[in-house]
Amino acid sequence: MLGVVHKLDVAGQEIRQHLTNVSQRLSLKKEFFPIPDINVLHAAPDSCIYASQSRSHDVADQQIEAALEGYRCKCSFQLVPASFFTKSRINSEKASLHKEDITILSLDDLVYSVREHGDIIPLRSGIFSPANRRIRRAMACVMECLNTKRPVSNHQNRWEDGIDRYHFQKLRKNLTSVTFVSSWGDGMRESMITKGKEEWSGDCHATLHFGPPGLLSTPSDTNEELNWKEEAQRICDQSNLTSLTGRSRGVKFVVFNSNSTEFGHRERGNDDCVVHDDLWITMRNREPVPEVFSVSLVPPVEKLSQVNVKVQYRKSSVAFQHPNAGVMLTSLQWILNTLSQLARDSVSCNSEELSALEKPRLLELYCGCGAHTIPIAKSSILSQIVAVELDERLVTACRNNCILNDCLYEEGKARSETDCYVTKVSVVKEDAAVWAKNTLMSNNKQNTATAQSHSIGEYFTSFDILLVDPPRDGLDKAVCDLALKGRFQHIIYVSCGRSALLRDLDILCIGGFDVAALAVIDLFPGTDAVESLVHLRRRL
Ligand SMILES: C[S@@+](CC[C@H](N)C(=O)[O-])C[C@H]1O[C@@H](n2cnc3c(N)ncnc32)[C@H](O)[C@@H]1O
Repeated sequence: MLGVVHKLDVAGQEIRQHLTNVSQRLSLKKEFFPIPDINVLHAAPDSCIYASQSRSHDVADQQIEAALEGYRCKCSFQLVPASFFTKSRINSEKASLHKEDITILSLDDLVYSVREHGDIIPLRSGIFSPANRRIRRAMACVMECLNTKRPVSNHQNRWEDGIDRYHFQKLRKNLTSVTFVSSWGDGMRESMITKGKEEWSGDCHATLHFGPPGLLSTPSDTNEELNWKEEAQRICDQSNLTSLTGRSRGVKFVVFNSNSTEFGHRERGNDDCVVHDDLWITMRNREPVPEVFSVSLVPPVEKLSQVNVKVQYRKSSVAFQHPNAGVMLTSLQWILNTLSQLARDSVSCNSEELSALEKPRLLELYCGCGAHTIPIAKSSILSQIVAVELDERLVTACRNNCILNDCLYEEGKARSETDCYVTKVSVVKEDAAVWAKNTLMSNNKQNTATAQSHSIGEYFTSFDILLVDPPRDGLDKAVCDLALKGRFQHIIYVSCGRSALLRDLDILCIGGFDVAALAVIDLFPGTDAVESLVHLRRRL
């Protein structure tokens, strides 16, 4: 396991070394290519993520809360009977139950387990420390429910033998694994605070997966369905889950917490459960271009010298969301400040106050649910954003988030006075590579008037800045082509895949961009995953 500082140093040096090699190749062509220092950034602290402090008197809860190193907003576990781990074929210590667990578990009790190099590893005391606080709490409650048994009347403190003794028998049948997805923060939405239920705030959706023969032993057995739902409802409520879904091949049931409602927890446009988050951007100097101080999931203290802008997210629980809230906040702050600096530079170049429409225009590829898009729009740094995403569920979420935050571009709709504080966003469902090819083709033909789709045309081709946050495999070649041949003066590249980033930097730097700034963050502590942030500027 690598130490954080060492790991980030190694990652940064690897990128710098790579750029040095590229620079040497370019120097043969007498092109000047300075290499920037590496900025090692840290994930935002818990105070930016959790609004509530621990008020629990429960020792187990306090222990869970004390281990605040957790960060993951999505975790999946196999649910394996304890008896599996007592079999003689288990030879490694890691793949055995911890001795404290052996003393308290019955053979049929379920154990959270993870797969590691082909082995099934039980979680000690059922705790997965990388999970965030919301998920760790839910995990403990769900497991307590699943393993609760009925006492036998004639042996007060002993359990009956056999599967039948468990409270949640219907739900345990064929159960193989579970996935938890939570909000980035603990939410603390106002309605919940007024009800005095801190522990309910922040969404946590759980999905139980069932192996063959599935969730219902007889398909469309309404009685069995009712029994299942009744048990699921009790677990959902007792575990403070927002929703509990059961899934097996071709069958899906969802129950919502009795204290919340389905309303607001289903995505408009599809059937997915929704994860809510609120985020605040703190800025100063709103005119002509704001400077960003911080981003936080906790409401900031109001100060006269600052402007606080609130962003609301509704994210699909089954599609991509950044898995580490602290890293997401730090990256977002870096992106906002970099964009703000670029916009301010362009103001000083023009030495006049910029009107909204003269601010830089941004093309964002791989926008997801709008995690970056919406804060950029709401901080009014730019004049226009076009955001492209392939996954239908995320396109829907991004559009809905634009509507929720009043920043969706609507063709033919005149800008209102308040619009000068919000950049309008067009959300397009398209493969980034196809988008890039079409745009280049349309440019080559120089015939934008004959453009056949919304994705082509002069309106979409004259962007100043390109923001990309691709999957680990990096950019498609067509996207690199567009980056080089388009009119972009700047590229902001957010990367979670280092080797693909190095490959793409090769192409972009050789093709005419310098690296102006470089930052790295520990993406998943305890692994070698790093999030890299790169600002490329077109060489003069
Ligand atoms: C690393 S995620 C970043 C998402 C977003 N920026 C965020 O922070 O939530 C990469 C995104 O690219 C999308 N994606 C993957 N392949 C794509 C493609 N060929 N064209 C467009 N989007 C794609 C994925 O669906 C995912 O939302």
